[in-house]
Amino acid sequence: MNTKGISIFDSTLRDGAQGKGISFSIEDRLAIVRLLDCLGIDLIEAGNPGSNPKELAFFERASSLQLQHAKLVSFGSTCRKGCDPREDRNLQALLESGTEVCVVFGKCWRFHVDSVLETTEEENLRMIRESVRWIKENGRSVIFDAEHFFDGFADDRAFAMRAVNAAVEGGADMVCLCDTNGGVFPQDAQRVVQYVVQRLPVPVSVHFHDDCGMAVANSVVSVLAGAKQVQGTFLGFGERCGNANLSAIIPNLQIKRGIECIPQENIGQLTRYAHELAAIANVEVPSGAPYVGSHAFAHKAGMHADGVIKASRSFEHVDPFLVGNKRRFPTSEISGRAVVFARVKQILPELTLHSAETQKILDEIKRLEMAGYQFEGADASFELLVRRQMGLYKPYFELKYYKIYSGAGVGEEAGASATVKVRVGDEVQLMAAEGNGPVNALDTALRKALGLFYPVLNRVKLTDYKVRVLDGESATASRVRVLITSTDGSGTFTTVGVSGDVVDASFQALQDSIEYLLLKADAQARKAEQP
Ligand SMILES: CC(=O)SCCNC(=O)CCNC(=O)[C@H](O)C(C)(C)COP(=O)(O)OP(=O)(O)OC[C@H]1O[C@@H](n2cnc3c(N)ncnc32)[C@H](O)[C@@H]1OP(=O)(O)O
Ligand SMILES: CC(=O)C(=O)O
Repeated sequence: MNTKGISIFDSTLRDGAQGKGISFSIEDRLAIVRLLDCLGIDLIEAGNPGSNPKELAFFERASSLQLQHAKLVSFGSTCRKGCDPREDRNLQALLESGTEVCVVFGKCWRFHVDSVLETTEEENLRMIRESVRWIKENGRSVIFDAEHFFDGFADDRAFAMRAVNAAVEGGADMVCLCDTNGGVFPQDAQRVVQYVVQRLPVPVSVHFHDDCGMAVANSVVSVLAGAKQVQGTFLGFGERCGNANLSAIIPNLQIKRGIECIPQENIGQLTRYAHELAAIANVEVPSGAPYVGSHAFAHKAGMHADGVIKASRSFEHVDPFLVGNKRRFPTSEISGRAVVFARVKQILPELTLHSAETQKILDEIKRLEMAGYQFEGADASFELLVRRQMGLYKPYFELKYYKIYSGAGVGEEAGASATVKVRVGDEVQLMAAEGNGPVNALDTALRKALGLFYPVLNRVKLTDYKVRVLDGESATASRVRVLITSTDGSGTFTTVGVSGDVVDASFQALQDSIEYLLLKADAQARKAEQP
């Protein structure tokens, strides 16, 4: 526990790795330990050494890490029924892991003792007491994870309390009350934690699963009820619906309640750490994640955006800057002038909120969104739209035509080919290319043709291609929206196209991506020429 009285215990590498689709290599695990240590997490449950040799090998590697703040923790069950702890392989592995702190978990619900362990209460109490004592005798600190404590308490309070008291008798330094099935509600969590805190002579920790979407709330009320430690996973990864999400719990406690969880200077880095951890796990931070998601401070509704622009507190519970996030104003058909203006003035600083041009741009956005376009994420198409509406845009090329040939083939000959004819100034260029599909062939032919005039295009790569059917009920007559994300190595940008023909929608998005890149390259060149 840290000196502030509340410690944060991260189980991303243990309970988080029990989440479906989550898998960490040894290098990933080491990177996560370093990251959580830098963030100022107190305890990192890094694995279950009794599970398999890979887990034990990880602890050996991790022992050479020079951690600034955190302690590593190993996790395992009590001894098996009828077994002497000194002979138990899981407990042996806990000791071999070499961690100063060990978590030992044991059963606290009579139903589990009867139906899963298939043993007596006396034997369960012995397993808990003797296992904890054995680990303590080997000089380690022990947190006893009271598995199914809340369900056990609701079912038979005295039984559940005898189980945690057995851990205390064995010498446990802390008892962690677990909502293993994730079904507890906040009022019950608060009441039960308060009851246990008043009766146990050791500090109480809590561990909630998110099966009812209550894990963050349960953790917060437990701390208010006297818990001295919260267990969770930094991005909420975990078995089934996940574990209590520390990236929400930490700012809730620290910013809203003044209870320090991590060093104050790191709270402003929370968003960056969340995204770095997600990148290691090869997932995206959910856009709607509280505090750290990219939509956490995105104001799409016109009236909200207007309010936030006038006074950010009007629609924000905290300043995004406090957690290192930022305010966003996605543009869409439900935008009003204020939000369009906030973006337009970055492109055309001379416009005003009430100018006729601002309204004209807004009307055009609404018309196009009605037709299926989506400018919310398509930043580059948005900028081109503004410039086109203002008559400030001269296209870099003119398409004469494109033709696609696709058909059956074998091996490398399968796929598609495309020809494009474009005009740049007075010159006309015809170009052909093959691709693994019609859009790929068209993209390649277009870039090859235009690359002769604009070599900067050789730096561009498509990084994402999304197709969405807009009116599914029309089956093959549906319109589609294509969103393309491209990069020129220095940044990414997204463009949009809509049509009844997927190749045509893709062409529109490709055309915008090329036009936008050329516009950007021209602006950079002009800037470089300035004295
Ligand atoms: C709530 C939690 O998240 S607890 C953590 C759960 N995590 C995991 O299970 C992941 C890692 N687990 C593993 O690698 C394996 O399950 C191992 C190596 C630990 C054990 O493997 P095995 O010995 O093959 O047993 P298995 O996985 O089938 O587990 C069932 C056994 O564990 C026993 N067991 C379950 N919980 C406990 C407990 N709290 N204390 C003691 N024994 C327990 C069961 O009674 C059963 O024993 P039995 O076969 O004598 O009836
Ligand atoms: C120990 C643990 O992970 C649980 O009970 O959920």
